[in-house]
Amino acid sequence: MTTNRIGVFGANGRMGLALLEAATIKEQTQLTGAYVRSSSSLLGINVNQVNSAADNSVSFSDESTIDNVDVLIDFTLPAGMKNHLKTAVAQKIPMVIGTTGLTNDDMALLHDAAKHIPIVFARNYSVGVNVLLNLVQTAATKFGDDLDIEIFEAHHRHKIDAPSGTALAIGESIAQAKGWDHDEVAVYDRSQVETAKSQNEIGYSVLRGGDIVGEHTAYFATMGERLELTHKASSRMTFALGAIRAASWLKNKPAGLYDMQDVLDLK
Ligand SMILES: NC(=O)C1=CN([C@@H]2O[C@H](COP(=O)(O)OP(=O)(O)OC[C@H]3O[C@@H](n4cnc5c(N)ncnc54)[C@H](OP(=O)(O)O)[C@@H]3O)[C@@H](O)[C@H]2O)C=CC1
Ligand SMILES: O=C(O)C1=N[C@H](C(=O)O)C[C@H](O)C1
Repeated sequence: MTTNRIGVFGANGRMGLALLEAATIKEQTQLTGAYVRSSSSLLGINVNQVNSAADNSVSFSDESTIDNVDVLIDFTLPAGMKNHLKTAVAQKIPMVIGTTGLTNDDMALLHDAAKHIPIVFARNYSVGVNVLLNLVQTAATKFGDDLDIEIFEAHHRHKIDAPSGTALAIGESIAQAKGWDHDEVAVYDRSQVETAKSQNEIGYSVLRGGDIVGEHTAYFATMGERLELTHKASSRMTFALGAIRAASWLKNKPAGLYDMQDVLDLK
């Protein structure tokens, strides 16, 4: 197996810094690019000075100077991801994307780009959440129709998008199993509603605080019993190592849009 050379966008972000470390420690993987914005004060600084576990032969560089990279990884914001996607397509470099908060239009861009390069897009790169996406389908279809389905998620105080990408992925997985259109059954706010809920809905609730890495619970509540399926991430390295695993899996794949369940053979 040849070494997979990894370039990381948003290399100074919370996930970016974890990815620099994950690409350094994972076997058969080499960190070759750590990209920050052209305005960043980190340009030219060794990555090791910011994360002591990252490869000390690599310095932060401008995101327009990509060289010696087999797979690019993006955990940034939607605006950054869209620019980075254009770069990857222009240079024909496969891409692993973890950025959340994408709109339907952003998703259409991903589908278009995937006609030209292989892309893994996942809203959560942990093994546990990807197993959970299957478990919720079983739960959603075994209780009958008298069932209330709610999803709760909790994240750190800095998180911008809500509900989290993972919560939405869980909801979409449930909707698929029930044969529902997710956009029609998703309920994000009950504060203005003065009627009781119906059984054909998926309710979302959100907590933001402190340093919570990421917690998700799917509730399946009926008369007399309730099933709660919970996943708790305790380290960003879980996501970063998952993304590096996806990058290794992706290296010689044909153009197309894949997800972490493809990588983990969970479909
Ligand atoms: N799929 C998964 O498993 C996971 C996904 N995520 C997602 O990853 C994303 C990043 O999370 P996190 O690391 O906590 O966020 P941070 O805010 O810590 O980092 C964001 C990074 O993106 C960069 N960035 C933002 N906008 C742009 C832009 N327009 N162009 C170029 N770079 C840009 C920032 O650069 P600068 O500092 O210069 O602003 C920064 O380096 C979020 O969408 C989050 O939901 C997070 C964890 C796991
Ligand atoms: O922003 C985060 O931190 C996370 N974002 C992802 C999401 O939106 O689901 C994944 C993980 O929960 C951490």
